[in-house]
Amino acid sequence: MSERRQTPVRVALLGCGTVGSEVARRLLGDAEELAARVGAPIELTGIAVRRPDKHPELPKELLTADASGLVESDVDVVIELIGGIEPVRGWLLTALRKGKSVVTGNKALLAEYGAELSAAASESGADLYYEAAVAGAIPLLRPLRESLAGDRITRVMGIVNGTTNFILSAMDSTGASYAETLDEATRLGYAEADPSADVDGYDAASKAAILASLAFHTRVTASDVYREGITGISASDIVAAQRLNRTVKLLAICERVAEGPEASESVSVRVHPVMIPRTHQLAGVGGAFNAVYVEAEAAGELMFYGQGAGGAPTASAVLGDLVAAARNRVAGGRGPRESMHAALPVRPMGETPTRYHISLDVADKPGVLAQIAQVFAVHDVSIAAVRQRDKHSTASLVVVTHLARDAALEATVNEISKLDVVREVVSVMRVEGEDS
Ligand SMILES: NC(=O)c1ccc[n+]([C@@H]2O[C@H](COP(=O)([O-])OP(=O)(O)OC[C@H]3O[C@@H](n4cnc5c(N)ncnc54)[C@H](O)[C@@H]3O)[C@@H](O)[C@H]2O)c1
Ligand SMILES: N[C@@H](CCO)C(=O)O
Ligand code: NA
Repeated sequence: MSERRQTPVRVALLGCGTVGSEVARRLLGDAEELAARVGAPIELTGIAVRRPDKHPELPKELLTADASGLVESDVDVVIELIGGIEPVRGWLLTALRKGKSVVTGNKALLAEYGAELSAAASESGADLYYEAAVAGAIPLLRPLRESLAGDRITRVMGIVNGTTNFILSAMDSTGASYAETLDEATRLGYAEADPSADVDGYDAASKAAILASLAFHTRVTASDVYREGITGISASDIVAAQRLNRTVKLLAICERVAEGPEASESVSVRVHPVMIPRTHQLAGVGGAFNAVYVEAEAAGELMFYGQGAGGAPTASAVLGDLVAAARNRVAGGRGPRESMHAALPVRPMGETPTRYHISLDVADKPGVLAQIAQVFAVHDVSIAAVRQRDKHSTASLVVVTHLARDAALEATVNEISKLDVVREVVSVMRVEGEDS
């Protein structure tokens, strides 16, 4: 029989919505098994909810509307699944300063106040775990923070928002509008309380900030991340991608960039829609699934794939963190600290090298291509491929560029859109991956 200490690890749960209710269910239902894994009983001492009378499924004596009081009570670990910045930030700082470990899935808070929370944890010796905050159930932050701590990560790129991936997958396969599928994503528990966080890219940008911070040992906050959401994606963008045997995904891209005369290193962290070849491994990631590529100098390419949203999958990550924090309590130690020593500068989006796909309807007459090519040349943007298809009196022209400064590409598109011979700019989007 394994040895088990009798003093329980006391746990408070804040929030009992999509994720919190799954965590409560598992804590109450699997208590024996969790205790065996931790080496001590896990005692859920209270659950803070907005309206205790609305939770007949939970033991009445555990419910409270006083989250602050629960944080101040005699607990070892606080699990926070409410979301948002205030008042949660204050509660978690209080908990950490008093030496209580914190487990949270709150990416919005971490992407803005990660440094403050981490410092509070370090000072008191408490743990701060947040695997659920990025890519739900997928173990990703622990691999970045621990398994790859001896390697040099060069790039992290992937699909980190289930709601938008669910919407884009449906737009691609059925031609549905994003409004139609957003309701379904909300019903399934993927969407944030305010779905603008998903469709405008804020959620993915918070996750990108967290990923870049851990990957590059550099504190990156949400405001450092260039962000575009999916509300501007039209049916013509989807069709333009399909014509090139590509599909549209909202990607978070975090990479080291060394360019310029001194080749000094910086990091580029961004979230925006991207056209990728349908043969690309990320193209096959559908629904609320997430997938993240990590490229490291010695390890090479790694891919992490799985359920990135939803109550039960996210609860898996939360409980994994709880077991880690509780084991540390039992052993009298603490988990690994974050290392943010590299402090690399964050490169502005305009200076980041990207590639564009531009689809235009142009007049079908001599000299048009030359005029358009001239605008690219003026902005020092090199063209990788041009495809033309005739339609009655106009021609459909598709241009894919080589890598260029994003600002130069944007200026090129602005100038081209003003040419008399350009009837319509049908679609403009960044591209990743090589066509096979
Ligand atoms: N749903 C997911 O798939 C998912 C995945 C990963 C991370 N997360 C993160 O987990 C957190 C919770 O997400 P969710 O989807 O469960 O949200 P949710 O909106 O379903 O649940 C939040 C709950 O907190 C409650 N609450 C609000 N203020 C409170 C207060 N003062 N005291 C007590 N309870 C209060 C709300 O009533 C609600 O029930 C968020 O930070 C979210 O970003 C969610
Ligand atoms: N709203 C988020 C939840 C998971 O973090 C998503 O759709 O991915
Ligand atoms: Na995760």
